[in-house]
Formats: sequence, C-alpha cells, structure tokens
Amino acid sequence: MIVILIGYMASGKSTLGRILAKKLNYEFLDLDDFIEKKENSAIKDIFKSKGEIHFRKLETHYLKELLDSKNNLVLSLGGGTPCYSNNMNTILNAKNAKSIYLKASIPTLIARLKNEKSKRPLIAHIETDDLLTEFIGKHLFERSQFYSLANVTITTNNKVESDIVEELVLELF
Ligand SMILES: Nc1ncnc2c1ncn2[C@@H]1O[C@H](COP(=O)(O)OP(=O)(O)OP(=O)(O)O)[C@@H](O)[C@H]1O
Ligand SMILES: O=C(O)C1=C[C@@H](O)[C@@H](O)[C@H](O)C1
Ligand SMILES: [Mg+2]
Repeated sequence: MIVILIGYMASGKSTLGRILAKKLNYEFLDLDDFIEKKENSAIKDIFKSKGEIHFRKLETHYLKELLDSKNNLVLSLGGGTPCYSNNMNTILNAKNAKSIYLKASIPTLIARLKNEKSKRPLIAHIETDDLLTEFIGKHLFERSQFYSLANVTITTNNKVESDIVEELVLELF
C-alpha cells in the first residue's frame, strides 16, 4: 500500500509520516525533500530562480513518478500538492493507495508557522502575525475543498504525535 499524507503547511505531514513509516516498516518519502534531491536545489531557491509554476510542474511530475513506481510507502506531500493540476484525481485514482488529510485548525497552524516561515516561500515574506492569520484563513479556505476529498480525515489539534499515528494505523487496517 501507499499511504499519502496531505494537509496544509505545518499540519504535521513530514513529522507524522516519518513515525508512521517506521511503525509500518514502510519506506518514507517526503515529496518536498524528493524534489530538492532530484533538482539539487532547495524549494525556496526553485521558487526564486524558476518561479512557482515551474515548481508546480515538478511537483506533479514527481508525484506521478512515485505513485507509479513505489509500494509499501508513506508519502508526505507538499502543502499545495493536492490543489494544483489534476493532482487530487491522480491521488484518488492511484492503485493500492490511501490518502489521509491531516486537519489542523487555523490557530494551531499559526502557532507553528509563525516560528517556521523562512523555508516556506509562500509565507516567508509575511511580516506580522495579523497578516499571517489573514493569509492562512483565506488560503486554507481555498485549499480545504481539495484536502477534504481525501479517503480519510484525521483532526490533529491538541493531540500528541504518537496518538495521531495510532489513529492513522486504525484507519488504515
Ligand atoms: N501533533 C503535533 N503536536 C505538536 N507539534 C507538532 C505536531 N505535529 C507536527 N508538529 C510540529 O509542527 C511543525 C510542522 O510539522 P511538519 O514539518 O511535519 O509539517 P508539514 O505538514 O510537513 O509542513 P510542510 O507542508 O510545510 O512541509 C514541526 O515543528 C513539528 O514538530
Ligand atoms: O503549501 C504550499 O504550497 C507549499 C508547501 C510546502 O510543503 C512546499 O511544497 C512549498 O513551499 C509550497
Ligand atoms: Mg513537510
């Protein structure tokens, strides 16, 4: 099986994906890290030198490559992956795959993101907490229609990582 974790920036996809893979004895891949390795460039540098549209094309290309070639994999996507091209359909139609939306509230996301803006090019330039709150509220509203199509939704607010992973395992098997 391929377990595909989706959700907004800082919803915990990379953190929880790594723990879940260990527990299942699956390979773990993070699509952002995979792109950085393949392109030999940090995502913020790809955004800067070639623009977001180029990054979105790379994201679609590598998503398909991984879904077509891997098994026994936990794959954590980028925050925007399900929301561009036809990626959410690709995810839902992938063979032997289960998609999970890690749903976190706006206050939870803000608390995490205000300290971790620099490597996330979409929010790195937002200077105040008020502007960040406004941006995330609107952005999450636009994106949640894609995220909500996932096979399973798990809310993560105020839950410790180990409990969320337990819940994930119960949903998967
Ligand atoms: N359940 C949790 N409780 C508390 N903190 C958490 C939890 N899950 C993740 N975090 C913390 O939130 C931050 C963001 O998590 P992570 O990097 O895994 O998010 P992500 O969904 O992969 O984000 P991105 O889409 O930007 O790659 C990290 O500092 C992580 O330690
Ligand atoms: O939410 C987004 O659009 C992004 C999230 C990150 O995971 C990276 O994929 C990139 O910074 C874009
Ligand atoms: Mg991540």
